Amino acid sequence: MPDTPLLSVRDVAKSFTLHLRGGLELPVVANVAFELGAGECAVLGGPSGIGKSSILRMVYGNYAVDRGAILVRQGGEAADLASGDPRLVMRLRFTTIGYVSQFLRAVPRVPALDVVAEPLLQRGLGQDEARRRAAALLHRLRLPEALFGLPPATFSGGEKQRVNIARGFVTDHPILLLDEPTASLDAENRDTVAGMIEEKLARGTAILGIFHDEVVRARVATRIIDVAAFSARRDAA
Ligand SMILES: Nc1ncnc2c1ncn2[C@@H]1O[C@H](COP(=O)(O)OP(=O)(O)OP(=O)(O)O)[C@@H](O)[C@H]1O
Repeated sequence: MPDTPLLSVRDVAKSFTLHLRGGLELPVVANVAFELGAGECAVLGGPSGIGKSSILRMVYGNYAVDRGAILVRQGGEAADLASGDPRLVMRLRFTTIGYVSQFLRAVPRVPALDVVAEPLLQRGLGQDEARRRAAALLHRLRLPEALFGLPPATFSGGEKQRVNIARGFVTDHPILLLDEPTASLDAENRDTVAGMIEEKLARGTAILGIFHDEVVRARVATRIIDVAAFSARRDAA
């Protein structure tokens, strides 16, 4: 276990309330506990529907937790993202936790280059330098230059995903969450993304991810977290 974890998930539980089914409670995970340190890539493993995406979404603050703590190291202090304070969640997303979702939520009419450059502009970088870095990443991911000036709405699934990856990788968040980033990519681009992940790890980024692609997983994972061990349904059965 790392000495000074960047992320510490403690005794987290989550169930969903199905309002359309008379408020039925659907337990998903309980007693979720793990730590993540600099330069580690922990991969959430286990069968479909076991709760991998739910854990990733709780760590990003998209899903509320029923119980437990999600401690995120910020400077010398640990902030509890599970406290439910939306301002804290927004601050941690700005400074500390990046996230690459499975699908790009493209803002209409914003060209691909600016979708990628935007997080750098928000952090005070000048427009020329932000666009230069965005273009370098898009070139590396083999997005045709003719697409840089177009909004990604009409792009193919793999093109959208490459814009999404570039946007998530262009900043230097200490913690990076990856939800199947290579799912819609061809072998060459999967290889490129695996290389980008390895570079982040070498620079000390802590990565928590879901990778169904076994080649990529075997290459980047430093540890597998078996989510079946946290299944609340097994306990309920
Ligand atoms: N917003 C939600 N409302 C109700 N149930 C949900 C919600 N999100 C997830 N679930 C349920 O929680 C369980 C875990 O789902 P989750 O997506 O976390 O699994 P997963 O391990 O990531 O699966 P997969 O590998 O198929 O993506 C599933 O039974 C799912 O139906």
